[in-house]
Amino acid sequence: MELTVNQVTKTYGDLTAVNALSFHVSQGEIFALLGPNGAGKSSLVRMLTGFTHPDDGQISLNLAGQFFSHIPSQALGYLPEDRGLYPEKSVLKNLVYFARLHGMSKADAQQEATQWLEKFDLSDRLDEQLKSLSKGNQQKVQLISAVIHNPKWVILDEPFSGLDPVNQEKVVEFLTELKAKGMTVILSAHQMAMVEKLADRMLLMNLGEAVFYGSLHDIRQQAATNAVLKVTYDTIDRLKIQSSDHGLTIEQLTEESLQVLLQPSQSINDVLASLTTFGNIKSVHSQSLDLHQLYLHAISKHKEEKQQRPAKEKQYA
Ligand SMILES: Nc1ncnc2c1ncn2[C@@H]1O[C@H](COP(=O)(O)OP(=O)(O)OP(=O)(O)O)[C@@H](O)[C@H]1O
Repeated sequence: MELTVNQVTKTYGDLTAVNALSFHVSQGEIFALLGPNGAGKSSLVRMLTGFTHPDDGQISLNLAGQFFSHIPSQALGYLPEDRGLYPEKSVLKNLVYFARLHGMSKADAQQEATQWLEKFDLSDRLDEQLKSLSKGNQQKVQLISAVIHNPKWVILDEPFSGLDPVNQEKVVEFLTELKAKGMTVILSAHQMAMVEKLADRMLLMNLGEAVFYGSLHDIRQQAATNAVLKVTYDTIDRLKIQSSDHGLTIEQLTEESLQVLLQPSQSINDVLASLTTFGNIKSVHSQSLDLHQLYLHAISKHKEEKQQRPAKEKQYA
């Protein structure tokens, strides 16, 4: 069972929100959709759920030998961007209502709801009106409502939004549990530290295009920069840095320290040889870029590349 997105494009009038995008999601994985505001994530998700359709390209899902052009509602649990529970109803009634919409019996729905609420430390709140819960606790009820019917596929738009660090960790546990139950999870999120912990693979989008795609390991390989060297000196010969053709990408230059971005293709010995010409080195410390840093570098590089392309692509002007 695999979801394949092949050269999918979505336009709104003159604007291309998703531009010839291709990727796949394998059964049982946690797949993260990343990207800045306006990157096209929600437009993509709306096509995956069948709410809208591609203008070009194909989406194909193989469910037990049957092929679909989106994830069919009977196999899907969906936490949309605009949440839709009933604030006046009790926590339990909300959950039972959503479960019954997906065809569960009342007894099964109550049992499933009670189990999930226990996991989220909300057992003692089930008869309270939803609106009396804190925002974070309401968010947990929202998450339960998306998966209470045990769907095979789950799409969660911003599951961490509005949650404090403790509750973000609870959501990490929740998602890990969904995976253990055999569900395939697609989530869109802006919290890179959470994504780094959770996602088996990810797709970073910018301006409707794929910027990087794969596991964190794959992405480190694809990245133009994947580590940073922090170097301290007695004193730096700045003139030497400015005048020599060292080929290094230097940032955060001070009187006594600098940082160099390392590219996978660069030999560390060559880099160190260049660095020794700038002064007497006191210490060198190397650090892999985390997902947050990889994301920032990749987006800024993609923006530069996009600006340098021919002006025929005016869709984001
Ligand atoms: N229904 C629509 N009609 C016209 N333009 C739209 C529509 N929906 C989205 N867009 C535009 O398409 C582009 C992609 O938007 P989209 O909501 O898919 O991005 P996103 O990555 O989900 O952003 P965010 O992280 O802010 O939710 C944006 O420029 C947006 O203004």
